[in-house]
Amino acid sequence: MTYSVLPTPTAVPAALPAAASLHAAKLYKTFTLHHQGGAQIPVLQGVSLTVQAGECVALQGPSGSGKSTFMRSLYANYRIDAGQIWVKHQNTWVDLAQLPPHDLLHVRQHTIGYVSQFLRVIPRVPALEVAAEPLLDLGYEPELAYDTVRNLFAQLHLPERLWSLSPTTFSGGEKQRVNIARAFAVNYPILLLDEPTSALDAENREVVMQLIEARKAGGCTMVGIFHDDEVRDRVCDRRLPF
Ligand SMILES: Nc1ncnc2c1ncn2[C@@H]1O[C@H](COP(=O)(O)OP(=O)(O)OP(=O)(O)O)[C@@H](O)[C@H]1O
Repeated sequence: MTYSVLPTPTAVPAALPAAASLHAAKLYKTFTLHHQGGAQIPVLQGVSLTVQAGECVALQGPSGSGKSTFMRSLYANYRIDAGQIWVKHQNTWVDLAQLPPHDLLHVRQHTIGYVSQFLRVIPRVPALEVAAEPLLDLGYEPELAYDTVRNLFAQLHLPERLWSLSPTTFSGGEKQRVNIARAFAVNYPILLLDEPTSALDAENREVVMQLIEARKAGGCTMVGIFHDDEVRDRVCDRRLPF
């Protein structure tokens, strides 16, 4: 692709491990509460992280310490005040903090997946469509896209009678499984996981751990927030303290 803003050669991170695919450099983020007297909440103060292909890093720290803010910043959902978010996108390092919206969309479509805790439900759109959308957007043949999603739904024990229904009325765990299928349907080189098993029973938690392990074995780079100690201990290689 052609980038509207090319990273300047001097800005590309030097001396990163060859297998690195994500490098957050000194991220700063302060929230300003404009409707509450302009109160300032400094959350990220120079947080850095380098993650290599096949590695999973857990963000760990007490409630309110900034884990979600960091994750959302990595996905460029939040605009950071300072720092760089380097991502290896189709063999080129790009800084998400600098990318124009159109290029950011391209990176999200091809390179970074995000499993949020909550599914953004669109009324009247069936679960199968919701989960197949990222593959269809990438130009996959519909039958291949739907088959991939059906396989994931079956693996995640999502009852077949729900596949053609809108997830609006689904339970928390059912919605979470649609979300997981949506993210795991695409073979993203980088996956961000925000409490991917929070609403799941033991059987489906096991399935998700296996999906994560398989992706890691395939070289996927992962960063996650896991409140479940068992999941974190099993799938994560190291922790970034908050
Ligand atoms: N959009 C926002 N506007 C203002 N303040 C925010 C916003 N998002 C988060 N904060 C504040 O930033 C701080 C960090 O929040 P964050 O959600 O990143 O923490 P966390 O470590 O993920 O917490 P938890 O484990 O409870 O989910 C909190 O004090 C929170 O009130």
